[in-house]
Amino acid sequence: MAKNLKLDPRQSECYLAESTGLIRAIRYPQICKGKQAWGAGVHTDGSLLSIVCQDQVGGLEVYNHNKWLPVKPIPSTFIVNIGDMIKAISNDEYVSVKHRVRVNKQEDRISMNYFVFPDFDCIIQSSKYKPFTYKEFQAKGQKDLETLGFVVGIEGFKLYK
Ligand SMILES: O=C(O)CCC(=O)C(=O)O
Ligand SMILES: [Fe+2]
Repeated sequence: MAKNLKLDPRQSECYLAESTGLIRAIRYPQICKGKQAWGAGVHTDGSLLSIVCQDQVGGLEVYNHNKWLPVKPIPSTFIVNIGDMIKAISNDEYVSVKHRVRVNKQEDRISMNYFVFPDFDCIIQSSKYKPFTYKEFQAKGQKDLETLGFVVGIEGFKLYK
């Protein structure tokens, strides 16, 4: 990906930090029949990339060509989702994937998620977005949540709308 985007080694090192990575294990408890709930509502990840390892239960759905597609669990297989940071770095060439998680009615679901971020102080340069650091992006998301009740995300940094 870095090669495709013609990033120089210094840029890729700062964009693809190892020190800021985060692993999150999530358990989605089953819900009773007749009840409707989402394990995770529609969102894109603020990461560079997110690597998902899901169990056999399933429930993850991605939005593609105006349709929600279930991501079928395949044993020993990871799912790599493109995050908002790659979208910005690639000047929208790569698009962060909208996804959500449906809750299962028969059993709990467990997923392990590894989020890759840029260095928090690394300046993201893009022709489509104003320069920002991941630290600023994260702070803006937090502020959006407190003031608006939802996260605007990368579109809030867009240069021309
Ligand atoms: O549990 C999953 O499959 C995905 C979780 C997710 O989208 C997230 O934590 O951002
Ligand atoms: Fe996600």
